[in-house]
Amino acid sequence: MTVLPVPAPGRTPPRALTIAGSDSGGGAGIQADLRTMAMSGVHACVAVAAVTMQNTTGVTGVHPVPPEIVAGQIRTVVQDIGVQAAKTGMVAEAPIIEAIVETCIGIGIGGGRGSAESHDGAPRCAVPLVVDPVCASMHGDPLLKPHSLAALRDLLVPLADLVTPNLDEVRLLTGVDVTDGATQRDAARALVGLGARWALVTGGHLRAGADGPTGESTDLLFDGRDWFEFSGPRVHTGDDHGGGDTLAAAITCALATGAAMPDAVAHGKDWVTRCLRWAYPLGAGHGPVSPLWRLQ
Ligand SMILES: Nc1ncnc2c1ncn2[C@@H]1O[C@H](COP(=O)(O)OP(=O)(O)O)[C@@H](O)[C@H]1O
Ligand SMILES: Cc1ncc(COP(=O)(O)O)c(N)n1
Repeated sequence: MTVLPVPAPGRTPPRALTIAGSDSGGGAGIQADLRTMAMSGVHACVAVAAVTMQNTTGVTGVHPVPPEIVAGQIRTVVQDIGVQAAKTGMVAEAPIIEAIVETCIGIGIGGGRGSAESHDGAPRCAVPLVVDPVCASMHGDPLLKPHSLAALRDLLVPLADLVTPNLDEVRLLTGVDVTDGATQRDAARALVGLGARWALVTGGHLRAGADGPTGESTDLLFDGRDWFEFSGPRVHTGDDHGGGDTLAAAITCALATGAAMPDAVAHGKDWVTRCLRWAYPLGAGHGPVSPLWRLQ
């Protein structure tokens, strides 16, 4: 499933919703999600949770959107357009997280470990929710207010059908410092323990040498029972802005087409590896990963 099927002319494509922050530099956040969703043949709906003043060197300002406006965006598009999958990225602060969670529960998005079965044992048909628990930019600038981590961990992660933290986010959410394959497993167990249905612990930032001799970057997927590993060649680039968003967005697209979680993650891993190879320099800082390879 390297690429998803392109919808026939005039046919309505699968729809996905991104609930995230705007990156004025166009590298990460909603802009990265929209690029990947469009290049995947998926119609993207948007709930803007925050506006950032950001370029390739860092974030100089954050303006959270009022929680009722975030909730209103979600409700408005779901009621009319309907979505087959959703993701969250930067959600800025606890009141926004609370509004997102309340709204998603009300309209059947997500479900976490509670989504496998309904109370009578029948499979549930909630819209799958991918939670990318964004806490800071790659430059170290905060994107989540410090006292809001508990809301992210205790309210949003338990609603996630998949949570996709990088290693810094894993440390903040679980206290596990991932340095090798064993601690990557500890982290995945801890994330599932928080209530996420599936946890993907990305290995992109594992220290050199911890990847083994092949120089691969390996992500680990766990659902509390089965383990799946996804490896891709390590790409040597400093232009990796938006990598986490792009991975989560590509997985969301695959879920919107009805893929099972392990297949959706395999697709996302392959997609982001290609986007890393096509990353380009921009500005004075870190350029973005790029799905423009899809235009070849
Ligand atoms: N240099 C790299 N080469 C290959 N894959 C990478 C590299 N850096 C990150 N990745 C992969 O990209 C995806 C996103 O990485 P992650 O560290 O979660 O990004 P972010 O820090 O933007 O959240 C993961 O699948 C990870 O394994
Ligand atoms: C609005 C927004 N959302 C997410 C990120 C994380 O992306 P990165 O880790 O590449 O900085 C970001 N910088 N800005």
